[in-house]
Amino acid sequence: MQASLQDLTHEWLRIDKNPETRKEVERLLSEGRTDELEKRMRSRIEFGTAGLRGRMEAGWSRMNDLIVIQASQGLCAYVLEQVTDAANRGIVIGHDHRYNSEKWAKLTAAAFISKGVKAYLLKGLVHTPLVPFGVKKLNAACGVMITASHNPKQDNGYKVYWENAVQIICPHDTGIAQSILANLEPRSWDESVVSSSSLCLDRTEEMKDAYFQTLSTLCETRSLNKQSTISFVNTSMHGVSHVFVERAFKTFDFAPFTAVQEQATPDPEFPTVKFPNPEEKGALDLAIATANREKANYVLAQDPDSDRFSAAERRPDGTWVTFTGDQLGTLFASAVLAKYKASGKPLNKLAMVASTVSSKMIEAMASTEGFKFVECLTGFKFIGNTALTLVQEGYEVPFGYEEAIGYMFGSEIRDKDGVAASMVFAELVAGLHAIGKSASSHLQDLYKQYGYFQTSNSYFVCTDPPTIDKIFARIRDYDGKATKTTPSYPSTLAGLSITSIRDLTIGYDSTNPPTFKPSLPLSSGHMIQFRAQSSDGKTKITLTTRTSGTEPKIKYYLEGSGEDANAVSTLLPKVVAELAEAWMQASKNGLGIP
Ligand SMILES: O=P([O-])(O)O[C@H]1O[C@H](COP(=O)(O)O)[C@@H](O)[C@H](O)[C@H]1O
Ligand SMILES: [Mg+2]
Repeated sequence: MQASLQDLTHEWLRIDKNPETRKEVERLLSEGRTDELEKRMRSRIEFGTAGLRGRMEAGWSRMNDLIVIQASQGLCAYVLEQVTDAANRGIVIGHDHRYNSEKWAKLTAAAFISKGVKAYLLKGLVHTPLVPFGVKKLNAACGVMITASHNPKQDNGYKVYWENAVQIICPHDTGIAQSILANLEPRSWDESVVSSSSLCLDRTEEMKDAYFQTLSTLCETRSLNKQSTISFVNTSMHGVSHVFVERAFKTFDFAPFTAVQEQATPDPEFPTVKFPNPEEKGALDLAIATANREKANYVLAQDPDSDRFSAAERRPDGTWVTFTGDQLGTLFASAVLAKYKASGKPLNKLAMVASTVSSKMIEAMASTEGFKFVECLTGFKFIGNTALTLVQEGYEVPFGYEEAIGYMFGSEIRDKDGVAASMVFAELVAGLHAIGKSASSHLQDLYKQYGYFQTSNSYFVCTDPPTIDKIFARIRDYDGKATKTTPSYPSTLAGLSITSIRDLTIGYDSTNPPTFKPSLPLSSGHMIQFRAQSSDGKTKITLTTRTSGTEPKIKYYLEGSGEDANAVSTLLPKVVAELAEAWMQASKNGLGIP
């Protein structure tokens, strides 16, 4: 039976000890704001693409002290039950600069300490990759990073790493969720225990030194870097990366970059950007203005917790091109491939991983060159775990990426790393310029070699889950002829015929009769991929649309390929227009368009 809103709210007030969140709930109650209470109290926040993530406010579906304490208690109990020698191996905890981040890192540590588990609490602000790095280095039982990455300033989050130093996936996410429900009564609200308990250990400086030591193994052309006259501007988007990238530049023997001063200091208000996400339109404006002033060649950017990376290049005419996540992925893949080839190792032992919503160019590269390419569901948790599986099968996996500007290098961190990506990119362009090329011109060469691929990814904002469900239900029954067992999707798109459909929500793949079962696992939200082609078969597109697991968005990922780059470029906007108006009915459904 469903609990009443009154019960859900009373239970909150029974156990919440934070005066501010209590006050919020009391106010909503006294003002009779039932709708708002329903939104906040009805469902419990769940593990999404990247752990728990949501708005910082009172409620079971939000991020607050109580949710962090309960999540930590559940995680702790689960880890003690599942992981050998967990109490002694301990947990690694890090946090970014957002409001509440430090407090929640301490509350997480307190929950583990109260059960006799060691807590390696990283001191000060750290970038997300340092947590998985620490879990591996210290052979910890698990890790937690308190961050909401690039989300708006009102949000925060809780990312969980398993003993394999990769973000949790099934069955551990559901196991932890159950364990949370079995450990709801808060044990400790006192975060000061982190300064008094002998179970709370500080190995921060040692971990940072070891991290930079590992990073330096990615450095290939130290003497060339030293002489390079290429100049960089770097922005940390008000996040934590500035000091890490500064040290990384020294590690790679590059001359210092010019920082975007207004964005270099960690600031939870993110005052100069609408969204602190280097992917968003306009996010690099200030960096490009700085680069124009400095006459710099490239702009480098990390997202606030510094696991994502973006870059822009100054064209000879002074205008700027910002690379897409897929273009950077292609550039990195080619650099990693070149290094691997130079090592003389057999190409059939090389593997790379990308999410299924990323460009298929890396797949084309793999089939031309003879290395293995594997795709997986969206989210670095899947990329990291897929890489580990491939390693067990005997492959080397020196690179993995996703279009959402996430890149993983080497074998020590099975997660994306914006600092490592910045350095591999800087070294790549230093090398290219030394032979009279640039990142853009190199990309053109790669298109000639492997085929032309162009992406056009974006999203629709929708804060009403029932509307999202309605939109996807309509796409699954586009002509009203669907039956209980057979969906009926659109058959054309922008004049192209749809050739295959893979729906990872209901588990349908048109290319796999007679079971029509997809080879990838089901996705937790909505996710449908369409492939379509022109009547002459010369231009092809792949369009995936899915619900975000971190933000209230319906995302889409569109890629066109073919010999005629112009035909591809003119086709993509038409597809986007039909997707928006006919499929999503964006105006009718009140969807926000960036
Ligand atoms: O936000 P980050 O940088 O931690 O990144 C996280 O969220 C991204 C967006 O996920 P979604 O499309 O479900 O919103 C994922 O691509 C990424 O793998 C995940 O680690
Ligand atoms: Mg991030």
